[in-house]
Amino acid sequence: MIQNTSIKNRLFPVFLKLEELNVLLVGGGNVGLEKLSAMLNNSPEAKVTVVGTMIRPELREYAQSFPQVIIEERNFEYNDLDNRDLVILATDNPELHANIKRSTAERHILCNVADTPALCDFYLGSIVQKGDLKIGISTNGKSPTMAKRMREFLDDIIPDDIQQLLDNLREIRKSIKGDFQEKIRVLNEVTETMINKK
Ligand SMILES: C[C@@]1(CC(=O)O)C2=NC(=C\c3[nH]c(c(CCC(=O)O)c3CC(=O)O)Cc3[nH]c(c(CC(=O)O)c3CCC(=O)O)/C=C3\N/C(=C\2)[C@@H](CCC(=O)O)[C@]3(C)CC(=O)O)/[C@H]1CCC(=O)O
Ligand SMILES: NC(=O)c1ccc[n+]([C@@H]2O[C@H](COP(=O)([O-])OP(=O)(O)OC[C@H]3O[C@@H](n4cnc5c(N)ncnc54)[C@H](O)[C@@H]3O)[C@@H](O)[C@H]2O)c1
Repeated sequence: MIQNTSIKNRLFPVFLKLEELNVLLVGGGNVGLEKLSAMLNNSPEAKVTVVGTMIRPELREYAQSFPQVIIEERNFEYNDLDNRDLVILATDNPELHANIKRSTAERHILCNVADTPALCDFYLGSIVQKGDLKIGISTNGKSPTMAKRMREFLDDIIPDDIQQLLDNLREIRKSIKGDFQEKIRVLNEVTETMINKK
């Protein structure tokens, strides 16, 4: 059996197709805008409804480029949770967050409470994007600032023309004749020199 007792960061990373999901963001302030842009920078067609007693003009302006985003300037209501797949809470009311979290848990809706690890079912990560290549970074919640710095570091060292390489590999992959094992052998061979062996 695989020994995994030494695994420190036990979060399981996935890459979601947000445009296939129905997302609710509660809170239309600075943190709300941060979480909204985190989603839309990655998934510009994400179906997000923002509910906030007050919606900051900056958020409204930003959302204008994303016609599928719905903004409702009013108090949160529990039926806002109907038919949601994901919920992100970003208000300035911790008590409201705790209450909504209880409700999402009962309804099996995944919930992120911005900046409150104890209430989160999942964390947002720092994201490096170069064409089709996307790298998600987690510090296990230890230091979002370190995650941001890692993103900047990786963004710097990964060449901008990495997309060309991915496109070429895709072509090679399509052109290889033979069974699956043969495909793996050829693809490993052509990519071997990418890694500087120690
Ligand atoms: C990655 C990123 C994604 C995103 O949000 O898009 C993200 N936070 C980002 C930035 C950031 N957030 C904060 C600062 C101020 C400096 C600082 O406190 O360090 C900065 C830095 C900055 O803005 O420069 C404040 C903060 N954040 C959390 C706490 C509570 C705590 O730590 O206990 C507090 C203290 C609040 C307070 O003081 O009251 C918690 C979480 N923040 C997470 C994600 C999750 C863990 C990710 C991981 O594993 O690292 C987690 C657990 C839950 C979640 O929110 O999903 C994004 C970087 C995007 C980028 O630029 O690449
Ligand atoms: N701004 C930051 O970078 C930062 C950093 C660390 C911690 N925080 C904390 O995070 C929280 C949010 O910060 P912010 O700057 O986004 O605040 P903000 O005042 O800009 O936004 C809070 C939002 O929550 C909404 N809201 C409150 N009650 C609501 C309800 N019942 N229904 C619907 N919406 C409701 C408000 O209308 C507003 O849109 C604060 O508690 C703040 O102390 C913020």
